[in-house]
Amino acid sequence: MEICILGAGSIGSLFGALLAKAGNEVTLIGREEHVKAINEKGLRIVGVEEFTVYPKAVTYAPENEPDLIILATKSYSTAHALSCAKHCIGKKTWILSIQNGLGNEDLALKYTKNVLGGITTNGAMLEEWGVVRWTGKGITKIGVYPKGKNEMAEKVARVFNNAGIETQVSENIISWKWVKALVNSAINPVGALLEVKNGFLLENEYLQAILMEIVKEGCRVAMQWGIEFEEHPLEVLIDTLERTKDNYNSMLQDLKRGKKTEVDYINGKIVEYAENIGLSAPMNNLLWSLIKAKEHLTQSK
Ligand SMILES: NC(=O)C1=CN([C@@H]2O[C@H](COP(=O)(O)OP(=O)(O)OC[C@H]3O[C@@H](n4cnc5c(N)ncnc54)[C@H](OP(=O)(O)O)[C@@H]3O)[C@@H](O)[C@H]2O)C=CC1
Ligand SMILES: CC(C)(CO)C(=O)C(=O)O
Repeated sequence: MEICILGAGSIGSLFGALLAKAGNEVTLIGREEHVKAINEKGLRIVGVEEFTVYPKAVTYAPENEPDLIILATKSYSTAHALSCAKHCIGKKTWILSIQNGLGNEDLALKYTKNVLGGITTNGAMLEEWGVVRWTGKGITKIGVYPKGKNEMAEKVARVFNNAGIETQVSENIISWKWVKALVNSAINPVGALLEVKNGFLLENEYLQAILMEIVKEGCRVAMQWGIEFEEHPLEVLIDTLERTKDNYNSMLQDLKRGKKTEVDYINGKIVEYAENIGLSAPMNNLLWSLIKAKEHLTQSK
């Protein structure tokens, strides 16, 4: 399959490397230093598996129209990345988001009706330019966005599974996007504000209770939007905390590096969805404001 990774950072490079190793024609679209390192020495994966591949790497979307574009930027970069790549979204091209947060697939729908949604529990970290650490093996779920099934979703899942990316097809991918966002809406801002590992949020009775209330608030909004969960978000919350107890969450890591966070696309989107139907989401609103303030603090240092 001809595949472009739009936003080849941590997770995008991992997917790109595994897909290239399995014989797919992969083009990574990323930043200059990473692209330069890949073109000089190849893309090295370390951690769960260790190997080097030599995919095409560029800083701008090429002219040809691939079968699949995997969106792997942070959510705040999606709109700009898509507008830069619009010339390569052809009639046969499908766009798949593997990002966290809500709204990325809706941005892709502005360019084509061929959109797949996705979530992944794989973990990846850019260790140095050209080198990505696969920090934890996880599961990927994909499906026609917002709902439904078709041959392309099945085909992409086959290609992913053949590449060692364990993938399941869901006919209700929008509900999984919400589940991941609800779990992130609790763990990420609370962990980032307190600067603690995920495990601490599980062990501390006060914090675990707060996290559950945050998830419940988001659930009420999702249900008003007709989202039907296949697994209860509270069960996914506890399971995620247990599985990732040694992690510092990505929002905390972004703040530590003085970077922008994805809070607008997690807590911010939940507030937006609530307000659009005359509800309020005060806990999400408070967390959103606190993280925006913390972003301001860390970026002005
Ligand atoms: N890393 C992980 O383990 C997981 C991440 N996710 C989700 O996946 C998404 C990506 O995360 P992650 O890989 O960690 O993020 P990264 O910041 O590591 O990777 C994104 C990369 O895309 C680059 N980029 C942004 N815009 C463009 C553009 N127009 N053209 C080319 N490159 C561009 C960024 O550069 P720059 O920084 O300069 O903008 C960055 O290098 C997020 O939504 C995250 O929440 C989901 C599951 C696991
Ligand atoms: C699952 C979790 C909370 C793991 O830390 C995550 O997705 C993140 O850090 O963004």
